[in-house]
Amino acid sequence: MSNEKKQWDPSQLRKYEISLEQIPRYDCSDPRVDEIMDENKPVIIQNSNVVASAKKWNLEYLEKYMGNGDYTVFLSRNHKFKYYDDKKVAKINNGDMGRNIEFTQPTKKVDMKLPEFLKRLKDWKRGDDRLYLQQGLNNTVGPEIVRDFLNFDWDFCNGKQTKHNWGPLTYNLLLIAMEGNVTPCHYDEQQNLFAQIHGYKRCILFPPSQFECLYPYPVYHPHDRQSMVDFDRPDYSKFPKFREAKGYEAVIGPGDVLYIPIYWWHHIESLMRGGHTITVNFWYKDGPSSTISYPLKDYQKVAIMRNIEKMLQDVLKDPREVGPLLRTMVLGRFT
Ligand SMILES: CC1(C)c2ccccc2-c2ccc(C[C@@H](CC(=O)O)C(=O)C(=O)O)cc21
Ligand SMILES: [Zn+2]
Repeated sequence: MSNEKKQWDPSQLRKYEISLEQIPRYDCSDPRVDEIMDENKPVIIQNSNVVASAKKWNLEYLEKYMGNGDYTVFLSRNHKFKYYDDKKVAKINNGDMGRNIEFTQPTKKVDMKLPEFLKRLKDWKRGDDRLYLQQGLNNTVGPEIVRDFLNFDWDFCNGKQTKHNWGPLTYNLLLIAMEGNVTPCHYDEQQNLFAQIHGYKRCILFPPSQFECLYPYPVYHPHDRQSMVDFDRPDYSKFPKFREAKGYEAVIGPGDVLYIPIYWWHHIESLMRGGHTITVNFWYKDGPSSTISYPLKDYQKVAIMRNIEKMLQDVLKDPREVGPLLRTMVLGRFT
């Protein structure tokens, strides 16, 4: 860092036994940004105005203008906020797949007014549930917030969408996390412009080709798309290839936009002792792949594996039969 005040300290990062390289950072006007995005690789885009209109979003402003609607807040007994798919939980509970999977939800989803969320954030003490507000930006927020949202630099985002042949924007999530919150390693099936507004987040990313090192849950599981490896205490006997995982990391701050390419794994943590963080993400569907070119890309192989798992689950019904059939099919035959 140059002589400007260091905004964060390495002691605020959680310690993992993972080999990590730095994610490159370039100014938004630098042509290398689009070159890297064209390769479906992550890059930090600096000094853009994507969310400049939200620079004034401090907690007081949000409390004043976010209206008195209900917001979606996740509660967790520990620092990890593991995503789960409600629909798949329902399938398990109504016995769609036999009664042989029990699933304990790692977080609780509650509706909360913003003032209550902010009060619990301020009064939080060790032992309390941690909170993570995650709310789609839509018209339930107050008119000032809608105005700030409309004043995002949409030309920049639409420019990226067009240049990189993405599909439609599906979602903007407003995220307000407590310091120290962790979203464990997972991948999404969307392109993501991850715009940091307040506070610092450490992001660890892995390419889709590291599928073998990150051991995703089965597709039918509520934790579909999440890694089964607990980064805090990796079980190397169950997940031996995790030792070989090679990741990319960066700490992003206000004004930084991180491009998280579709199917790339990402673990995201709000720095410890860094105060709350505010992020808005922009999720885009992937574009229509014009022509299939060979050899296939690593993320296309992930999509193929997902389809095979879904098809097997549909025909076998009992998820306990999927593994044995796949082992029977490959072990000793495709050496
Ligand atoms: C953890 C949480 C609140 C959650 C709980 C239950 C269901 C869904 C989700 C969900 C989805 C997205 C994020 C934002 C981000 C991670 C981060 O910034 O923490 C990320 O992964 C992305 O932008 O793709 C965070 C969450
Ligand atoms: Zn994600």
